[in-house]
Amino acid sequence: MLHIFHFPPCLSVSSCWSPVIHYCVSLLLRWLTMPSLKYQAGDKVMGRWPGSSLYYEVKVLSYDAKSRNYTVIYKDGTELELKEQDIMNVTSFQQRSRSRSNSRSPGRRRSRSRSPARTTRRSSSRTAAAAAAAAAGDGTPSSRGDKKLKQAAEIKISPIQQQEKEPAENNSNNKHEKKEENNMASKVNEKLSEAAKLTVILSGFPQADAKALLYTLPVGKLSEGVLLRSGRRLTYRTNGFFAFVVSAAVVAAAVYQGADLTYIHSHFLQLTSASFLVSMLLSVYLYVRSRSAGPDERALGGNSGETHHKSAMLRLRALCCLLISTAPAAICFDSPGKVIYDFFKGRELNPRIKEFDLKFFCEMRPGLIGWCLINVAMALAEMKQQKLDAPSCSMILVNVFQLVYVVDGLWNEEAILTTMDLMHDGFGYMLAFGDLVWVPFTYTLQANYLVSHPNPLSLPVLTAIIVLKLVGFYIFRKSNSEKNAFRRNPSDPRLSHLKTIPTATGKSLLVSGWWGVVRHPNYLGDLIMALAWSLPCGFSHLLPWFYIIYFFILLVHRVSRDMIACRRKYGSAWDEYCRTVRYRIIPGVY
Ligand SMILES: NC(=O)C1=CN([C@@H]2O[C@H](COP(=O)(O)OP(=O)(O)OC[C@H]3O[C@@H](n4cnc5c(N)ncnc54)[C@H](OP(=O)(O)O)[C@@H]3O)[C@@H](O)[C@H]2O)C=CC1
Ligand SMILES: CC(C)CCC[C@@H](C)[C@H]1CC=C2C3=C(CC[C@@]21C)[C@@]1(C)CC[C@H](O)C(C)(C)[C@@H]1CC3
Repeated sequence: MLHIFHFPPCLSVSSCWSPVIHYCVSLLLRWLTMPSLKYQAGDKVMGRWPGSSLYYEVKVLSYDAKSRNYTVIYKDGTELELKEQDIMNVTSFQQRSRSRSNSRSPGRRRSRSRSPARTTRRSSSRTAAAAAAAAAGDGTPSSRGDKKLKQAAEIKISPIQQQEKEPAENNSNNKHEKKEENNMASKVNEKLSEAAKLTVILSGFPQADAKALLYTLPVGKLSEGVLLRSGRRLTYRTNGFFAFVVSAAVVAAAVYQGADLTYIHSHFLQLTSASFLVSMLLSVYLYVRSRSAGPDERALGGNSGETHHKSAMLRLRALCCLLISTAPAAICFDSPGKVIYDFFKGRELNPRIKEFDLKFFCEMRPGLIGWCLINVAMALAEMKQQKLDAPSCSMILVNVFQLVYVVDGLWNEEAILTTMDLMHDGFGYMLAFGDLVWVPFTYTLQANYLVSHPNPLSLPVLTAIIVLKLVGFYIFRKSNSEKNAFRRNPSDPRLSHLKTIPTATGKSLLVSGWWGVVRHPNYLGDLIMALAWSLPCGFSHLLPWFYIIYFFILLVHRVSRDMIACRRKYGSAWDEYCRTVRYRIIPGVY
């Protein structure tokens, strides 16, 4: 790098000084570009427990510049990786706790005694102990001792309410043990949601109903999302099916009035470009507003390089001030982050305009409903182009299969609240583009293809394709519902026969049932369905097979992303799950 520094003749120096100057400049450059570590190995700090708002005393072990994570260790040896934003030094933590409790009204103070922060220290060793207990298992969930289960349950109970009664004694019966765990987990959940509600009340967030568009009409259930890092839960108006029915009625009325839907087929590229523009504008808006989002509102990904860049920039700013000694230099630099990466990935986890949740809305409504609308338009275009009185069998299959998929998604809209996109991903260009452009305009490629490429099907082939679709749909729906029901209520009596692995976070992992067959049974079902969507188009062109190829790549990538996230979240309990359930998507193969 040093060769870029050429000294002008007026500053030329004798050759004996040159190495010294080069050395000094290289030191200076290194100082400017090295990431500044806020915490050093050996520091005692307060670390936020992943997925919660609880802080525990931990010791910093190391810093990984690549992932920008600190590895920290609890008092009894449990290690976790934390982001800088999830770490606080002990003094500022105490000051913050003090100033919070001082600024509260007496009524609030009383409530606060139930809040997590009060007992973080006391419970830190318990958390670690529970993690260690989970780690020390022999690999068979059913053989786990009651003590371990108790410890796992205590993790969340103790910080919330110190006086919580000990769970009743378990007997060694496996079924009973499972139920006991479920009950405890349910207590944990109850306490967590109590704490979350409390946090919502304390922090003054309005719980008012949503108001705008169909999504915000007070029709349909109000569902609670998962517990956020900020300690609160958001509510969502899950009336997707209602929105679908109303939209379908509007389209039907428009067609009845003479609207020509085949316009969609003949202006496909123009419509795609228009949607692309909308997704771009939306992403710019999302990025701009995300700059002012607080740390708790940001996704854990999508904030790349902030620490690194900020510290380098701060040093540069300091250097400028030092050299030029002018005030403007002190304010002219700001942390750029990796703008493109953050713009792409999305920084804000749940961007909302009042109660209107942009990510939830975009993921479930325009793309999915638009997908069906375009498919219907393609069926009409096929009839027009092929001069048919009714759509072909292949077109009907593709339309019905995908309609079932969309309607199922909207009917079970609540289940999306426990998917990766809603729980962990920021809302940025990738999802905005995916929801508004990718889904409606590429997921309809099979129907689009059939408009000008008829593919007649024999009865046995038709039957086989329908059976395949039903099998895929059954696996997809059952496995998604099983996980969703378990995450919402671990003590659901319908799930009491399932084995689980307790984790240090208080949540358990299903290890039998669908989630004991492969680690992503829902992906397996989804892939089988994707196959059934492409088969009606035959094998003469790659275009109708585009979806399944892309989808397989997407899911393999999601598997690895989820592995990393779950490994970080659940530590050794996740390793144990992976040892017990060896295959990811396809049993015995992958
Ligand atoms: N058609 C399309 O284009 C797409 C469809 N999909 C579909 O969307 C659905 C959701 O997918 P996605 O969000 O990627 O993944 P999942 O719904 O599988 O969610 C993964 C999460 O489930 C939880 N989990 C994992 N293993 C277990 C277990 N053994 N027991 C309990 N919980 C577990 C973990 O979260 P935690 O423990 O924190 O709860 C994990 O992060 C799938 O059916 C998928 O096929 C997805 C992408 C694209
Ligand atoms: C642009 C990129 C190449 C990829 C973008 C990915 C997105 C298109 C998908 C990410 C997760 C999705 C889900 C569905 C649609 C596709 C996207 C947005 C989903 C809403 C489809 C209907 C299902 O029933 C579902 C389970 C609700 C799906 C959830 C995930």
